[in-house]
Amino acid sequence: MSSQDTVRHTPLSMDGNPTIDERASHCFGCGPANPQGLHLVFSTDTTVPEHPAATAHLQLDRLHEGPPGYVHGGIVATLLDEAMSKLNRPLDVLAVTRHMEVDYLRPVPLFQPLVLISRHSHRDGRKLFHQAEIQTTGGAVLARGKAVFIRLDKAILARAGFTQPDD
Ligand SMILES: CCCCCCCCCCCC(=O)SCCNC(=O)CCNC(=O)[C@H](O)C(C)(C)COP(=O)(O)OP(=O)(O)OC[C@H]1O[C@@H](n2cnc3c(N)ncnc32)[C@H](O)[C@@H]1OP(=O)(O)O
Repeated sequence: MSSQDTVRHTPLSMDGNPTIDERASHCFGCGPANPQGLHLVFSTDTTVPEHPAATAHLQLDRLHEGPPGYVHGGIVATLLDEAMSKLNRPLDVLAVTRHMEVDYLRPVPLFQPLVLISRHSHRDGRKLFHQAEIQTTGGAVLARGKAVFIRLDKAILARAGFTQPDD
């Protein structure tokens, strides 16, 4: 019988002072240790430091199917959310999604290479405004997302054993 794996998600897991990457190793979007995760790998572009961008190349299969032959809408949202979350590190901020909008423009195909791109738009205090797209390799936009991420305050982070990098 299997037991629930909660190791990375409890205060006790702070023993040994794991890094944030170690604690996020089971993230469904990018965690390398999640056997059922998407294992997305992003590269970030900070050429324009005030508008960092992130890009991942991916291809999905039957596990992620919604309509026959196409990616499930919830997975589409997950991809966009994950891509936008990757903008927080180059901005030196720990933040979570507060609000997200998704435009499902075209069905997103399974079994074909896709490009996931995000870019930081602007900041208003603790609110970070990000955008993301899922594109074909030819540049056709299949889905588009916009989100508000909230920079976490000290009290929330302290409970998880972290401080903001920019504090
Ligand atoms: C250890 C960590 C590692 C961090 C590691 C992060 C891993 C990321 C993983 C991928 C990303 C995710 O899926 S993250 C997981 C999904 N997200 C979550 O679970 C977050 C759940 N929500 C929360 O916990 C809470 O809402 C907080 C902490 C984010 C904020 O709570 P709060 O302080 O009470 O504030 P709240 O009233 O909710 O509103 C925040 C601000 O957003 C504004 N706001 C709300 N909707 C909108 C909107 N449509 N457009 C503009 N602004 C909006 C409000 O007006 C307000 O502005 P103003 O009054 O400030 O002006």
